[in-house]
Amino acid sequence: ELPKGWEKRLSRSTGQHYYLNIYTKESQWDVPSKPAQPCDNGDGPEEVQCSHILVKHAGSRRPSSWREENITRSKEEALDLIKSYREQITSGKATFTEIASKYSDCSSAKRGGDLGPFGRGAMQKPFEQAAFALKVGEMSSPVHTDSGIHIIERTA
Ligand SMILES: N=C(N)NCCC[C@H](NC(=O)[C@@H]1CCC/C1=C/[C@H](COP(=O)(O)O)NC=O)C(N)=O
Repeated sequence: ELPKGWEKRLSRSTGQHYYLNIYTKESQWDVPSKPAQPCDNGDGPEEVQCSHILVKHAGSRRPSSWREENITRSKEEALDLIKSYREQITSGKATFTEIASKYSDCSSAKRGGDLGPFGRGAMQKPFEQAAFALKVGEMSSPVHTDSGIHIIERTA
């Protein structure tokens, strides 16, 4: 019994059996072990553009920023802060750009948190995973990286 999406075919030239992915029309000699993916190029966008709000803490890889020479807040305090920023944005009290410009511990604060477009491999993994899972216009929950705690908004 073949995994879903594959068909067994006979090669006339070699008399060997091969396997056809009925979605992508790709063929292979070895017996498929997992179901064929309907659209193999459907693994998400090549690049995304995001803005972020970063709140650093004493455990950050670089506990310093344009806002604060020496950042000493605890991780818990940073999480409370980032949650309050997220709440201000979702309740409409402030915009993402306003909060990022005023409070983000990343130099991108000067650009309203905009990091520009980036592909996979540019950012720390937890940030990348969260960013690539967002739809355009969507805002993430708090994301932890070695830099600190982030809220990410995908803008393109
Ligand atoms: N390609 C673009 N636009 N710039 C290069 C980004 C390099 C990348 N940076 C990050 O992953 C952190 C987390 C997400 C954003 C980010 C920004 C950091 C956070 O501040 P820091 O911990 O460095 O003091 N500031 C700048 O790099 C990395 N691989 O270290």
